[in-house]
Amino acid sequence: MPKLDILITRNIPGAALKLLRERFKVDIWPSDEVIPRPTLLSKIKDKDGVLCLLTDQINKEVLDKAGERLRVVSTISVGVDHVDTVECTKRGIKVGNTPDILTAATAELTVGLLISTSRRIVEGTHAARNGDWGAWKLMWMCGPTLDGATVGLFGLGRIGTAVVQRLKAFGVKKFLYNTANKKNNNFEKNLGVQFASFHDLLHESDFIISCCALNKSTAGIFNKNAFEKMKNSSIFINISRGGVVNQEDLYHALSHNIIRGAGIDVTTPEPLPTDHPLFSLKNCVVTPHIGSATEKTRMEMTMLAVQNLICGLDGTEMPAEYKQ
Ligand SMILES: O=CC(=O)O
Repeated sequence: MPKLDILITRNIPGAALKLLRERFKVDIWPSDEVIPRPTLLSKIKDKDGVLCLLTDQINKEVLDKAGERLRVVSTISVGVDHVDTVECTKRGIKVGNTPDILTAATAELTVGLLISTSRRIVEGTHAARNGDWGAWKLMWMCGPTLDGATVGLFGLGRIGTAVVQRLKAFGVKKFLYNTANKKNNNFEKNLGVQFASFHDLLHESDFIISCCALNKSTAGIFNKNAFEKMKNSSIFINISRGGVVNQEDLYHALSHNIIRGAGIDVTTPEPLPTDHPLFSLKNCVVTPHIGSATEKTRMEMTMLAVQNLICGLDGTEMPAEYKQ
């Protein structure tokens, strides 16, 4: 039987590529940079499957170009906001993603952002390097503490849950949560978190963490209105998608002491241009979308996406099929 045709939109580790080459006729964009859109649109034609990244918009245009043979879209990411999953379902195309295996790494980075923002680690490092580190001063470089604080989670899925589990060791007094699915009694019982309306979550939390999926109801939800409801002393963390935040409003809130600080791993666009105003702020820590960036996690994500593609094309159960 002739081998099925697949497209890989980026360089992937050798072991993963070998597995795919054994089974499929592989067309790969052999680069660590994003595949140019025209190249994606021409290479996808007549492919049976595609292994892609979160930087590739797999929308109707791509699906149309692919034609009727396309049966599996496997993304090396947990987020699927770059894939038109509704259109895929309509066309009988299976979508695979990489949940669970990146939960610990992303929760770890979230804790890192909470601490580096509240304890001003980046600002302090710059001050030390720049010669602004004078004699030990009582109130210099102080910040808020998680100990005794109220932490609010917007989105309480796998990653939010793992963040709560880790933060318990820091003496957090109260965890509030708000999710698109509203109140979930199991969370409350098993995790020790309390449901709060979005308003109350913003109003009562000392630390607010966005760990929701990006969709129609969350796009731009952290805007002027939301920041104005937060405490002036609050710290905002975003590890979900840049699209949940209105960045101009965030800049305004940070530069006018409406909130105290922010730690963001995701922005719009990515990369965030180096002359973006957010980079000029001492109270904003920006990391370059590295939530899942441990070697182990990225390797496991690749392997899971490879297995999703193989099983999807074999017609067997995908280890992680994304279901609407
Ligand atoms: O943001 C990272 C992912 O969706 O895996």
